[in-house]
Amino acid sequence: MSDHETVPAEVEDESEIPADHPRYTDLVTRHRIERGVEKGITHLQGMHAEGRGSAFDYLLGEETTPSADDAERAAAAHLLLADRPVLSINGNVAALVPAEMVALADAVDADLEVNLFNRTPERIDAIASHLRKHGAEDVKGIEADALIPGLEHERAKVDADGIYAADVVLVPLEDGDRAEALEAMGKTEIVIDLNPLSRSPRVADVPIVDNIVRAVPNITAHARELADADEATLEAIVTNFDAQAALEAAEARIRSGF
Ligand SMILES: Nc1ncnc2c1ncn2[C@@H]1O[C@H](COP(=O)(O)OP(=O)(O)OP(=O)(O)O)[C@@H](O)[C@H]1O
Ligand SMILES: CC(C)(COP(=O)(O)O)[C@@H](O)C(=O)O
Ligand code: BAL
Repeated sequence: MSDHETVPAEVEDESEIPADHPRYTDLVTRHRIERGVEKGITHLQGMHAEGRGSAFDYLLGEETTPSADDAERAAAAHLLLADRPVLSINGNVAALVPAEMVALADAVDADLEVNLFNRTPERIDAIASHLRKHGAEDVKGIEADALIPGLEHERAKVDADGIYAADVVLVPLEDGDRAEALEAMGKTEIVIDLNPLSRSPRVADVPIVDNIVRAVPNITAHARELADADEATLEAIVTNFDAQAALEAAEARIRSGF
């Protein structure tokens, strides 16, 4: 297994989750969030956020829809075209997909930056070391020597040579005001959020309405497939992607779930 492949279940102590359970993904997700809280990586509020997401995933049918896969492909194209791509990591993301985020950063030559709403030095350190355990070399977000304009809370704190200078930012599972502030800075924003009504996906250039445990490996798979594509091919994928249509398709899917 290369450094950056997904850590096998037994390493993440998930072997006791029945792999044939009809809601296996949801059980793994809950388990990782609980362990994240135990390790001081995930904030307790992360459990509420996970619960909100889980409800939407149920309605989506707990699978990657065709429109979400199109968004994941567009995200891969944006990240491959970027000069300074950065993947933002909060406590939920660190608990759910640490190895997968490292693999994606590898595949698109992006930086990883820890960025927290409930910021403490202890959680920043715990998340950085958790990412290194899963293969990360350089982890940004510790310096926090720049501020995103227009935000009055801790999530404004970013690295000057990280998110602040990025042209493309992957922002999973986040609050809409930070997503709005990054958009106001003119950055290309990719948001992963199971709730298409959340503010974050509605301001994103690429809204991915999917569970992050599926979305991140899917973006990586698309990036690896597009690794040798020429710029014109990548630009065509980006241009042909319709963010509004992606949101409408997700809302229609959720309505059909009732
Ligand atoms: N495993 C997951 N995969 C994808 N999205 C998730 C997952 N778990 C939670 N979410 C979503 O992440 C978001 C995190 O909540 P957060 O409070 O940061 O913003 P919000 O509730 O979307 O509100 P707003 O973005 O409008 O401020 C929720 O919308 C939730 O549906
Ligand atoms: C809990 C979280 C999803 C993440 O919080 P943090 O890890 O502190 O960035 C937060 O954005 C929220 O919805 O309340
Ligand atoms: N994520 C912190 C509060 C919110 O915007 O939902």
